[in-house]
Amino acid sequence: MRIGIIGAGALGGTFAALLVRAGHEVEVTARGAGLEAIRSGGIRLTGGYGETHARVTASEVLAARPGLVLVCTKAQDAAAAIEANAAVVDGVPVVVVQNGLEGVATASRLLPRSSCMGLLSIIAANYTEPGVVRVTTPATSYLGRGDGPPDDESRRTAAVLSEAVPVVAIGGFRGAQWTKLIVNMLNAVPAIVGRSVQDVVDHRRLRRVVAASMREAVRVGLARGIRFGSLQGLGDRRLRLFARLPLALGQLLPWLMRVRMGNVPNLGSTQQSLRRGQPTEVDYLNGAVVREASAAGLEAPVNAALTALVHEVEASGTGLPVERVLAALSA
Ligand SMILES: NC(=O)C1=CN([C@@H]2O[C@H](COP(=O)(O)OP(=O)(O)OC[C@H]3O[C@@H](n4cnc5c(N)ncnc54)[C@H](OP(=O)(O)O)[C@@H]3O)[C@@H](O)[C@H]2O)C=CC1
Ligand SMILES: CC(C)(CO)C(=O)C(=O)O
Repeated sequence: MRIGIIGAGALGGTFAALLVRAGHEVEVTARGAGLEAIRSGGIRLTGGYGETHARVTASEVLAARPGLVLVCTKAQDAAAAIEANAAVVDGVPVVVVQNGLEGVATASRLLPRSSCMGLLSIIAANYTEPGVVRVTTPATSYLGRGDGPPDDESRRTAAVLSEAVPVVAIGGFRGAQWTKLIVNMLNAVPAIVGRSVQDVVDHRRLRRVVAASMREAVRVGLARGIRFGSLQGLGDRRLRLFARLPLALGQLLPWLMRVRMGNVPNLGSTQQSLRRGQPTEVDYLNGAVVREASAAGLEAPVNAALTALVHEVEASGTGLPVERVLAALSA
């Protein structure tokens, strides 16, 4: 199949390379140094899915109408990237590969003739230099939309993508987006202190901060009436139990996620943006928890503080000392 990938960074590059390896015809969009590197040297993928070097057509906007589109930008770039490609893409089925809660709604609004789905990925991919991606944790991805059971198009699309990388179609996608939001509470602290996710979770006091942000996010989700979807064995029952546990026990949750991630250091997607001097997605992750809390008439002080600290690092370009984070969170 001809597949268009908008945003060939960490996950876009991973999907592009693996789809080419599976025999699909792939065109990607990129810009600046990334575009130059992919045009001249293709995409080099290393790590959890083996080594592969994919030659793909690359330009700033898709030139040919594909049979399927993956939108793989960060959340804050999605609207502009979709708009730039709308003339070619509107009417084509779209899969938005994105963290946060808004990806599918944004694509559906901007591409009224397309059938839009979302994909939640637990793959950890590090975009180490233009055109080069290293997968530090391979994992299943979950595809769907809305609240109901998986529809036929989601199943067909998951089957196509599974030729390259494991993807399952799931029901209750909106609840699963919330579960992924809880997993993404792993992103902020590593980004603030400039360490890997594994290092942060191994640090007793930082792990407590991560656990506190997760517990706060779960409580906000429950206040919003969310039924958490199941991802990698983490679902509604376990998260409800976690929301009631004291933090001393709740620290088990980030610890279990860290064990699943393995030992190859993963920076997380938020820190990767910072290292490239780019704005982060934090307003769509911890910031989303703060907005959802406010909609429920609550406050989310842990997530508000982490959002502010990530913005501080964005502005200064320098990570903060661990003590500063602990002081800001009174941890
Ligand atoms: N990386 C990971 O391990 C994981 C990421 N995710 C999620 O997947 C999504 C993608 O993340 P990730 O792959 O890390 O992001 P990256 O920042 O690595 O890649 C996004 C790419 O999109 C490009 N881009 C941005 N705007 C445009 C535009 N207008 N036109 C063309 N290209 C554009 C960027 O180019 P440029 O560099 O020039 O800005 C970049 O190459 C995010 O929502 C993230 O949270 C989910 C699970 C794991
Ligand atoms: C799963 C995880 C934490 C992988 O790094 C991720 O979603 C991200 O980095 O944004």
